Amino acid sequence: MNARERYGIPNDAVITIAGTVGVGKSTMTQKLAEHLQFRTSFEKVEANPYLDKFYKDFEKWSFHLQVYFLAERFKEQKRMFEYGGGFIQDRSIYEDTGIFAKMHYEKGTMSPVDYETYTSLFEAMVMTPYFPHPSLLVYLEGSLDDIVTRIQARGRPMEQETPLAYWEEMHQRYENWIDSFNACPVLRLNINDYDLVKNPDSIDPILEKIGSFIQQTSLLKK
Ligand SMILES: Nc1ncnc2c1ncn2[C@@H]1O[C@H](COP(=O)(O)OP(=O)(O)O)[C@@H](O)[C@H]1O
Ligand SMILES: Nc1ncnc2c1ncn2[C@H]1C[C@H](O)[C@@H](COP(=O)(O)O)O1
Repeated sequence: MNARERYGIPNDAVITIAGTVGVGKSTMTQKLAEHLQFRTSFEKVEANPYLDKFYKDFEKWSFHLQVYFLAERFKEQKRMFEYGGGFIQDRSIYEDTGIFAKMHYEKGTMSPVDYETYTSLFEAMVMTPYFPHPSLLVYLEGSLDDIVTRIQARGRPMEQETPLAYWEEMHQRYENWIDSFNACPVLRLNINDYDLVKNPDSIDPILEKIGSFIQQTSLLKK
């Protein structure tokens, strides 16, 4: 019996992993996909033509970067749909607007007109009955200190050079955002409750939780 059968996870599930920068989404995406033999959809950080410039000058590049991310995630959404699901996705499309674009607009590093253009594009593309929402959003949470330690250890210079206040603001926004998120079912995991790096077996209880959560939410839909 494979892991999908063992934990009752449907072959066409799309599980998206959400959480602030550095919390462990990519690591979780990789491990879940390996165990479930699902395809992955990763953010391609190195190939992003705006990210480095954005960290150097938020005001100048915020809009370009958001449009780029939206296009990339939408293409990925299409790819997942064309395969008929069976994916683990590293970061949801909802975080782009609910966290990043909103934060830059409210902090004054994205102009009102750019924000309005971006939001109307996002709504036209995503907030429609034709857009398939994920089966489940797994939300990773942890303390700001632990997350900043991971960002520093990972060592992307653009992130290491970014002031702590940026990560603090984002951390707070994520907590507020997830409390009111309702586009799909949410399973919250605290990063202190597992360690996929030192203890690979800590994935088993997570798979079990995902399976029973998906089953419960699909029963509720019936
Ligand atoms: N459970 C864990 N314990 C310790 N370090 C971890 C764990 N999961 C991820 N990391 C490390 O934290 C850093 C950020 O993880 P990553 O998966 O890239 O986060 P994200 O995709 O959310 O930005 C990486 O250096 C990764 O190796
Ligand atoms: N929508 C976004 N706006 C600004 N920056 C973003 C957005 N989505 C991702 N990012 C940044 C944050 C990190 O520096 C990299 C990769 O994210 P990670 O959480 O490490 O996977 O892209």
